Amino acid sequence: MPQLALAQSFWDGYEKVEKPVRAGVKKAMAKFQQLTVAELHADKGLHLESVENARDQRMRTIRINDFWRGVVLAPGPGDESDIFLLVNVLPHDDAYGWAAKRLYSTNSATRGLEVRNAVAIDQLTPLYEQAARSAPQLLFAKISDGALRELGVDNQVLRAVRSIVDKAQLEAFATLLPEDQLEVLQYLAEEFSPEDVYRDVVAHRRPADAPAEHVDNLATAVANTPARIRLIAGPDELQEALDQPFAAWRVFLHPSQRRVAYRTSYGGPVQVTGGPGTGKTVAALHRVKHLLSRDESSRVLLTTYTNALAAGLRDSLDLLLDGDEKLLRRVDITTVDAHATGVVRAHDARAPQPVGDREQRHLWTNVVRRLNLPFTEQFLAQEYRHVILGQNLRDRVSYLSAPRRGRGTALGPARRNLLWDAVELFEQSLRKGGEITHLGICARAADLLAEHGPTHQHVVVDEAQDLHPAQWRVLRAVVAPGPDDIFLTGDPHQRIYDSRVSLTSLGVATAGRSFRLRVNYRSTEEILTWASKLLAPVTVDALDGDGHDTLAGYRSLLRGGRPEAQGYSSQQDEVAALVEQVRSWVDGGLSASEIGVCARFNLLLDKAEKQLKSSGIPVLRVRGQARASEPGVRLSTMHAMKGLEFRAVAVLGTTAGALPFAREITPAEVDPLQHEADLLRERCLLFVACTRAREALRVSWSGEPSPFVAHIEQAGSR
Ligand SMILES: Nc1ncnc2c1ncn2[C@@H]1O[C@H](COP(=O)(O)OP(=O)(O)OP(=O)(O)O)[C@@H](O)[C@H]1O
Repeated sequence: MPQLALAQSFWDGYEKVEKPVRAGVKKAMAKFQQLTVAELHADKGLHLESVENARDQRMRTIRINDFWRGVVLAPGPGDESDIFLLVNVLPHDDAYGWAAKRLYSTNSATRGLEVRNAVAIDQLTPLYEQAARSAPQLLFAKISDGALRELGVDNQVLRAVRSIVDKAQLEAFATLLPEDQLEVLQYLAEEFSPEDVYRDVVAHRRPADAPAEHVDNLATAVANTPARIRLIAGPDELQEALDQPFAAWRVFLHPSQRRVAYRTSYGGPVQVTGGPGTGKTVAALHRVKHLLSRDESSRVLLTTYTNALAAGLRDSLDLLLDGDEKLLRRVDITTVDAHATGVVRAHDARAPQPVGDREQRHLWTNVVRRLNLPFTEQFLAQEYRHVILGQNLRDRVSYLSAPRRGRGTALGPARRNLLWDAVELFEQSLRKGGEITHLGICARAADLLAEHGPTHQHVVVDEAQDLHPAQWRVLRAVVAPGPDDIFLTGDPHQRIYDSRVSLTSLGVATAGRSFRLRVNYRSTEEILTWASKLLAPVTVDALDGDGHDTLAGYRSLLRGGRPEAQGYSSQQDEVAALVEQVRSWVDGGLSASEIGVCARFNLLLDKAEKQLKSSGIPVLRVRGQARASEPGVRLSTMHAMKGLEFRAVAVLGTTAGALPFAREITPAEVDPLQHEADLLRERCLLFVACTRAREALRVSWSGEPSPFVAHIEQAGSR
């Protein structure tokens, strides 16, 4: 029997077809596993036939039913491979048109199989060449033909490359060019050197044992392309692949994701960063799978920032591990705070109750009043969080000599003494009430873990950018330092809580084990470009606290409409326009649950909810992950949007008064550094909200727009 493989492009079509067509696909596919090659060719029902005028002589189509055909790539003449690759499912005429234009080839550098629209490239190139003659500069002028060939660029693509004047034109070519070659060009366009591109892109795809001269063999090329092609081992696997709701991320990892997730072992903590939607969570989940497979007795702690996100991770891991209870039992999935509380309670069932932010603020206000202090409650709370809990300072003497990194006002010994008096009174008040802060619980848990020893073999941390040093100390104490102890993923551009860390000083040194993901799988390039402009005016500290982070090379493979930014004269008009927008998204084929609406405050969400409901649109208020099966447009605060995604997102109320929200901003005269940090946090919050959108993004305000959006070109007023 021949081998069968399914290309990622096949799923794009398969996902969209109705059930009876799917049944037809399954039936046809099963034949590839039951019949010999000769029998396949002879089978009347399958009707395996070549495609007239095809650019690729290996193209075949098969009959699914009277209306639908599958497109299949077969080995060419002289190719001994015994494999068929299903690449698409399309209506009859489209299938022939699609197949005739496509050319599959083996990349000379990566040795992977890639596909191009050869006809469209041939048609476009002469037009672009003409325009290029009068262009002041060409995008790839500095890169020699030799360097491009080394990176796998072939003749047809090279000619096209020499006609490209700018990034916009490269993007216009994007859907036509062969995948690996396109990726190489995108990195070069971002000014990565050919050597870097070889190291970061080509070397990771090229098989270690690739012969110097490549022989065109379909089976080998397919085996070299795990990021885009799935080999099907037998009937059971075929059944499973076609029956499960298809989650591409389970199967097709980008080489950069696969590299970080499935490296056999790391010498110590590993850090994976990347912009929103680059598959960090996916990489973390695959790492958990890998770690579980390595040692049958190991336990993994998988943490994230909120309970809702933890619930989402649980569902995803269940899917990735095929519901294997034995494996799932070896993973604890929780937030750091919940885990710390569990550790403390396990030792002392009567441990104090955690208090929320509001109550803490209230306590600090009392402290200021009772001691008649020259500080605001905000200043004290920040000093306590960043300096005292941040460095785990337990007594006055340590505090008096502690560095105050990140704080923008000097405190002499007399003032520090006063401040410590305040801390003592604050902690005393908590104790009296049988209470403790969340970070206090973390500190206690870290002590207990240090005393009693590690509980897990591996810790995997998602959304690592928002963890406080006290939380890191818990994680550090959960595992013994050593190989594969900590694997963390995060994006410092999405830091929306006020945490500053130096990971190295907390015993989580990732130097030499830091990786970056750059391909966004969630949002269109248009959404990314718009959202990235929000952060353009600022620099962002690196995840480990050492230097800065950047979104260089961050890009999407998806294309779509431009985001809309729109101002209104009143909130009422803004909400009315939202209702219209939601209606038009629904009319355009989106289900209500695929739409997310968010705002900085619940008050505006209340208004939106009322208006949507009275227009007959179902609504669901979410505090995190809502089950896909629950109907209704999701309404959420910006903070609760973290980690979620929707096909369409409306961000409401981006006004000057809400973003930045004055109450959350420390006045510059109180602490200039904290002032800047607060502003950045608010900016990141808007960035997080906007990058939840997959296909459509709409940002609106009434009255004066937020300064964060005002400078972006589309901002206009009605
Ligand atoms: N290799 C892949 N193939 C297909 N889809 C993928 C792949 N990797 C990630 N995705 C999809 O891209 C989206 C974003 O992935 P994920 O949530 O892991 O990104 P993230 O980097 O953690 O995002 P954020 O930081 O914004 O929360 C998800 O819908 C995920 O299923």
